[in-house]
Amino acid sequence: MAEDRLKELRNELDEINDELLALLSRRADIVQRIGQIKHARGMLTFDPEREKEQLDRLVAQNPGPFSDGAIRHLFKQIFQVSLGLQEEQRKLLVSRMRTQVDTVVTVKGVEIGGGKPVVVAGPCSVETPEQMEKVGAELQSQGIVIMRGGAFKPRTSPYDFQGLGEPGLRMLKQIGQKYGMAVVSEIVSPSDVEMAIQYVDMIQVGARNMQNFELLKAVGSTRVPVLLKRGLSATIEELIYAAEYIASRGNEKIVLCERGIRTYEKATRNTLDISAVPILKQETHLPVLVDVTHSTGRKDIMTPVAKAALAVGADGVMVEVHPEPTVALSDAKQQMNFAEFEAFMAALREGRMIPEPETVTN
Ligand SMILES: O=C(O)C(=O)C[C@]1(C(=O)O)C=C[C@@H](O)C=C1
Repeated sequence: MAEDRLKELRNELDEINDELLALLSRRADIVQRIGQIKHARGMLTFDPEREKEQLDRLVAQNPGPFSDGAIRHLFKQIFQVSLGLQEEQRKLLVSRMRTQVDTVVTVKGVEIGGGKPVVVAGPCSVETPEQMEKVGAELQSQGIVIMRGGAFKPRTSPYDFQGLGEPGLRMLKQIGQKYGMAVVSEIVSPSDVEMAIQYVDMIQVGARNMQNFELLKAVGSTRVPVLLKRGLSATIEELIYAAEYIASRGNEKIVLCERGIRTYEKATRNTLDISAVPILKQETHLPVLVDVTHSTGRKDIMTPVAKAALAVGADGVMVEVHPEPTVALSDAKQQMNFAEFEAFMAALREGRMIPEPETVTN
């Protein structure tokens, strides 16, 4: 007898569950419709006042036996998953859902993402006019059209070389102009952005600053191309949201850069997340570069790693080159010397991974 009663009650619960499920689905449908209106009006989805209003109303008519606290808890869970639904509906500006057309970012006449892979090369840091002169001539001889060079260096130790700052950017620009190359350099502070764009053709937001949201907003407010590096411990989703910060300020000239992430592996400086390249290409319409220097930290595997990056669809690779790496003020171990760089370029050209040299039009 008791067994039958238990069965009956359970059947009753099943029916109620079915009804609750149907009601929750109906509710979710309405939540999505509200979401669409909010997105169209540029409103925030989270509305704490509206949530409070609903909770107060529910608690006021709570017949028990659930406590008011339990009712609040249950409904807060419903609000939270409802918000999740609304967020899923949001089509990010950088999302592939927005367009099937690949974004091509033009940096002083050089296209990134247009189907011709680029090699962005240059020293870790801008050090002296002599060093930059040598680098400029070497890069030009190798057909490089975008040169990198750091003037603001976010270093692990405050006692390490911090970069030359504005004079370094000036030097970079002069050499870029002399050798017909576009130049890219990292900026670390929002207050330096205005100054920097007088010198650089592309601003780099470095790995350590990928979630420096004020910096992202500042570069997003310019119309200068941005090279956005993935943070050391950032997920792909976080990188995409960082790009969205820039795009949401009106600057969609964004190039993403996979530069390796922190894992337990010690054989390389970072672990190159090669799968991030096709995922980013699939999830966003932005071009993607791979920094083979920082991801590996090893010159002996840079060529195969660069080939792998290009093979999985990267729009180019970044490498560090220095006339005399052993005396470089930063990253002495991982920068290539000229002979190594020439061998690297020859290997990529032989494998038809990059096009034959072209010079930039000033
Ligand atoms: O009423 C709204 O504005 C909604 O978006 C719906 C809803 C809800 O699920 O009740 C969802 C998220 C908001 O934080 C507030 C309420």
